[in-house]
Amino acid sequence: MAKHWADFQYEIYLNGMTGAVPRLPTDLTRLEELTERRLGPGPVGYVTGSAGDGSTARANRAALRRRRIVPRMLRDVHERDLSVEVLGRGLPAPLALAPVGVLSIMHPDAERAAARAAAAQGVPYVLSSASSTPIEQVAEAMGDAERWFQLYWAKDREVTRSFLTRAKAAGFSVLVVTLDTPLLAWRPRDLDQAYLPFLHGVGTANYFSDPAFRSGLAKPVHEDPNAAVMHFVGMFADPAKTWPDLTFVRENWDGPIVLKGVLHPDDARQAVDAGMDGVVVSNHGGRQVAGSVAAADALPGVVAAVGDRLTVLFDSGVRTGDDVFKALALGARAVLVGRPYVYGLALDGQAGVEHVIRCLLAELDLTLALSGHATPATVGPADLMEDMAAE
Ligand SMILES: Cc1cc2nc3c(=O)[nH]c(=O)nc-3n(C[C@H](O)[C@H](O)[C@H](O)COP(=O)(O)O)c2cc1C
Ligand SMILES: CCCCCCC(=O)C(=O)O
Repeated sequence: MAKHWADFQYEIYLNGMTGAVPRLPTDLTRLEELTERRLGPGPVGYVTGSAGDGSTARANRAALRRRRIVPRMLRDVHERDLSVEVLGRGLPAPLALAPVGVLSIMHPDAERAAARAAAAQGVPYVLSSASSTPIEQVAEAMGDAERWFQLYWAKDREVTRSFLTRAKAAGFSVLVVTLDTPLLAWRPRDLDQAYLPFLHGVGTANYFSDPAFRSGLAKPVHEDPNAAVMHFVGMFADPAKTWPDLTFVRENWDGPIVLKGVLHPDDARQAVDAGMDGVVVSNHGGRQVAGSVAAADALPGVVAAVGDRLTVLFDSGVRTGDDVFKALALGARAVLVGRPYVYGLALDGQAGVEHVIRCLLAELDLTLALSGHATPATVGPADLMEDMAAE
């Protein structure tokens, strides 16, 4: 029998018999406010903030909330199985931790803690190339757990090649290439404080550990750290890239490649033509194009455009188990979660990230069961209706 994630519910109640209650709220939408109180203004603005006036991030939430589940009754759901196959991998549930850079500004254990939490719960961890911990050290913390690598496509091909080689050697199996950040967006919460972690030398350790990156420096990092940081800023992404450039990535990665940040059906079709394996329908959690379409509103169009030719993943705005259910119903194969696990990390390290994963999956398990589904496979558009008046 597959694991019932919902058992976490009774584990909590039983622990309560000895007076223990969860250290963090089980309504994950409350974590942001707690994090606002815990972290300093720079880091908190960076993680909670988004592009422009924040309307894209709000639209992400609204697009999920507007869709309401229509539960079905009297279907046998006593044995449930949340496992799914994604890109040829069997996952215990349709969830992965999204790539988030610079985790050292949230918690000293940074990416290692997030990766260990994902490994402990069996969900894939997507390591950001802008991580504050070198690739190899994160891999070591994870044992043989499922790990994916996110690429910011550096201007210098040798740096990109070096990252891909290191990630492959460290056992990362799926490559996630982020397309929506060729430039950093207009982010008022960071601008008003003149705070970007990378310019304070924080979070660049993965680049600094890279031999190809270091070979481009006139002096060693410790002799001129500012020059090294500026070299990173100039290198991290390249707004000149076009679709044919993906050939280079394809030639240098022999596992599945997923393009992150796809919202337009025609871009999804181009991903098929470019020989890609999947896309993440995402607007970067509302952090890039201010005023962009909500990710959940873009999802059905992308799914319709590519059918079974690509694996469609989803992120941006997921905060609850029912949000995951809704993304599955709109056609996503699995969901990536971003800020909620970062808040868990900021508030309680590895345990906080595990708490977030367990809450999301327990709530998803219950939402499935209470809506008449024993597996994600049976969930579809007919399970949803739109309520334009929903708060
Ligand atoms: C602080 C922060 C840093 C991020 N860093 C990266 C990154 O390095 N690479 C990347 O592809 N996406 C990055 N993202 C975007 C996430 O992968 C993901 O798309 C987004 O957080 C999903 O939205 P959500 O936070 O509403 O769940 C970052 C997001 C946040 C909040
Ligand atoms: C100048 C480097 C910016 C890296 C962007 C990290 C990210 O994806 C985000 O902040 O969002």
